[in-house]
Amino acid sequence: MTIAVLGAGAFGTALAVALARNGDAVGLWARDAGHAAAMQATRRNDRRLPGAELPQNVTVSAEIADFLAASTILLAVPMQRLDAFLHDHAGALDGRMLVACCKGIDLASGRGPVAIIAAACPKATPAILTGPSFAADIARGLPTALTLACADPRAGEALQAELSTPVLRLYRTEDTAGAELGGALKNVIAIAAGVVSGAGLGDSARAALMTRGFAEMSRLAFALGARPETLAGLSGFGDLVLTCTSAQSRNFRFGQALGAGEPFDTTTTVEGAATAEAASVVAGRMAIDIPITRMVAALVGGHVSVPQAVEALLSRPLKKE
Ligand SMILES: NC(=O)C1=CN([C@@H]2O[C@H](COP(=O)(O)OP(=O)(O)OC[C@H]3O[C@@H](n4cnc5c(N)ncnc54)[C@H](OP(=O)(O)O)[C@@H]3O)[C@@H](O)[C@H]2O)C=CC1
Ligand SMILES: O=C(CO)COP(=O)(O)O
Repeated sequence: MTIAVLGAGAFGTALAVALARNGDAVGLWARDAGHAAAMQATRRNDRRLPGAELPQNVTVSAEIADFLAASTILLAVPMQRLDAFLHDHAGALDGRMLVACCKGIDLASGRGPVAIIAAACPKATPAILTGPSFAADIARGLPTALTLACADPRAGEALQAELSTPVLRLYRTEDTAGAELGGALKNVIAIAAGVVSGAGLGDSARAALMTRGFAEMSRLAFALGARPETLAGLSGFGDLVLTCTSAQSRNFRFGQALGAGEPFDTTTTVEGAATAEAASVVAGRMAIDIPITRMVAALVGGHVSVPQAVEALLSRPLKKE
């Protein structure tokens, strides 16, 4: 086995399916032994990715020890769980090629996935796989392009070759900060775009929101060392467009429910919610203005109503674009 995917949510499962179609033997770790056994037996993940069939060369287990022969390990656990997960398993994971497949900023530390990996597993080679893709599309074998970011160029080239498939095209960069910040911050703007949609403010308002959202994503990301071309690429602009315009996105749907004053299933993974708060703290320390993100954090925290948030954004001083 050369590849293991740790985390059998929608995305981890979809990646395991796609990589197995390349002919590789792929390991898929689920934290719940009963869930792992059911997937191994039924060749399906009805809990997280209904409708996708696991190829025979995917082995599912709840024992990380079963996958330690893998040379490349994909980490597909939610962002706010990554730090604890790595600390629990650092003995097994340090020194390996670890590819984060999550999007967000850790609320406790203000770090992105690559820095979280580097701190927990200092001998590992960290990378991140991110960009515009819905798990269901990847599992169906629809064409998809993602960004693979790794600071070590040789490791990045090897990962690009190993993790690309005929329909899953990876573009390479060494700019890990740009890749992870684009993926993290676009989820926040997608919540805001959902609010605009749910509150019935119109498509013109959504286009304005996405554009000003991209401006503030870029402002914060550049201050944190990201490169402009990465923000303009798949992991930034590309994923912003996808997530702000599709009802397949959980962040967008969560925002729609907020905007319409409707309930939303609290067990759904909505990475932008915690990241709005984490990004607001980071930007506040650096005196960087990210008004949409701060408003999303205030809305999610229940500190403002939707009409108050809209009024606050519309009454900001007029300025140069
Ligand atoms: N879904 C998508 O289309 C895409 C998702 N992503 C990113 O992938 C990451 C994972 O999302 P996704 O797979 O969709 O999430 P899901 O909601 O589908 O699944 C979450 C997964 O995380 C597991 N999990 C929850 N808590 C812990 C924990 N404490 N330790 C270890 N595992 C835990 C869950 O296990 P259990 O089932 O037992 O609860 C489940 O396997 C996110 O950062 C997301 O932004 C990126 C691109 C596309
Ligand atoms: O990151 C994604 C698309 O690239 C998935 O979006 P959601 O997490 O909002 O569903």
